[in-house]
Amino acid sequence: MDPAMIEFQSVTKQYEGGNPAVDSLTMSIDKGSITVFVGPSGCGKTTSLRMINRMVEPTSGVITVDGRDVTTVAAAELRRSMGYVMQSSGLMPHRSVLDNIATVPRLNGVSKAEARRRATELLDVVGLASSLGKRYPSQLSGGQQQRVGVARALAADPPILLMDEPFSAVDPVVRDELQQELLRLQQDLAKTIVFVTHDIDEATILGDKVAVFAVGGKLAQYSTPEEILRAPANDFVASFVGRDRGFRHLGFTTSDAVTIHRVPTLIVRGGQFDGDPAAVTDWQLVVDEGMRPLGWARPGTNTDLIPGGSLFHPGESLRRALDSALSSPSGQGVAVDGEGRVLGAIRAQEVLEVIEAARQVRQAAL
Ligand SMILES: Nc1ncnc2c1ncn2[C@@H]1O[C@H](COP(=O)(O)OP(=O)(O)OP(=O)(O)O)[C@@H](O)[C@H]1O
Repeated sequence: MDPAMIEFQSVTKQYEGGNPAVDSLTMSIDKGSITVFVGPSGCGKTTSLRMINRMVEPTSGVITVDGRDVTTVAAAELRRSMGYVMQSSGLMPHRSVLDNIATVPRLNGVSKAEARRRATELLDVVGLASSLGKRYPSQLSGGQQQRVGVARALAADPPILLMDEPFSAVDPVVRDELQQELLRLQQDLAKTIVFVTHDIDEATILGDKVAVFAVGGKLAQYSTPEEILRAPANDFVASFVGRDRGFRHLGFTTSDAVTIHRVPTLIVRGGQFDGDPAAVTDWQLVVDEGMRPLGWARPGTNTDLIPGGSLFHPGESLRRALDSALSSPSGQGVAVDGEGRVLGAIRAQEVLEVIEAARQVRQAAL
């Protein structure tokens, strides 16, 4: 286990005239991990996050970062040493995207040219075209703005990233993309990330560990997402985790036992089908010349391309496998390799059989 990066020791925060927003919080956050604070509105998640970089000062208790009591570090210095991403990207409207990303390196004394060069690299890291660097924030979509927010937080290469509901203002599709992107980035960067959300689904997708807060600023459970879904510590956690928890648990079950079958394909070359789609008697996967999926052709019909469902990458969870199969018009999920080339198809019925087998193994173990 990695050593603790951030520790809360009996930390309480009481705003003037109110009940405790955070009540005797004791927890330690592992280095290089994603820890998610989740809970209903007003339960102290943001307050807890902001006490890490001293945007909020605790009423009592101690917070250490890398073994140092945060109160011994000047607040401005501490804030600059941690990336911070919030819900509204918080970008400065009158500065270009590149200059927004370069803000903290510039404050740290990095030359303008060097800071911009690094900012351009970071656009690529967060999946944005470098041509967007010259734009102003209002000329970007919500999802793009959040990506810029992440790039800006990464600009000074801080070991810690604090993220306060960074993806909650974007639509579900973009949100899913941003979550996957964050997980991909984290594989390379291995930052210590503290992430606030009120969405248990997001928490279980992203968190190595999840801290469930209850109203009154009390920590109700702190564990792996799998454990929280499988064994909620009390009624509050069980009701917060909700009725879909059996389904969410599939997100932690391996899909290795799901067979990938050969799938009939129709190749499109130069805008033309290679073969006669009307002559086929089974669903055909339409692919480009590089064997990347384009959609499905229904048996016995002409060339209408029916959009496919979500793609499945071997090694992903049963939840992803099931989604891929169920979201596909043919009932077959398309499995692709790292370059997006078709490996074959997985069948909904077989994924369900694997789910049932895994359920029986779990039941037998109880
Ligand atoms: N600056 C403040 N002054 C007074 N009370 C505050 C202040 N900030 C937060 N609170 C109160 O502290 C409690 C915890 O707020 P906090 O924002 O930390 O919760 P949260 O779990 O992040 O909520 P949300 O999901 O709605 O953002 C709430 O009751 C809130 O009203």
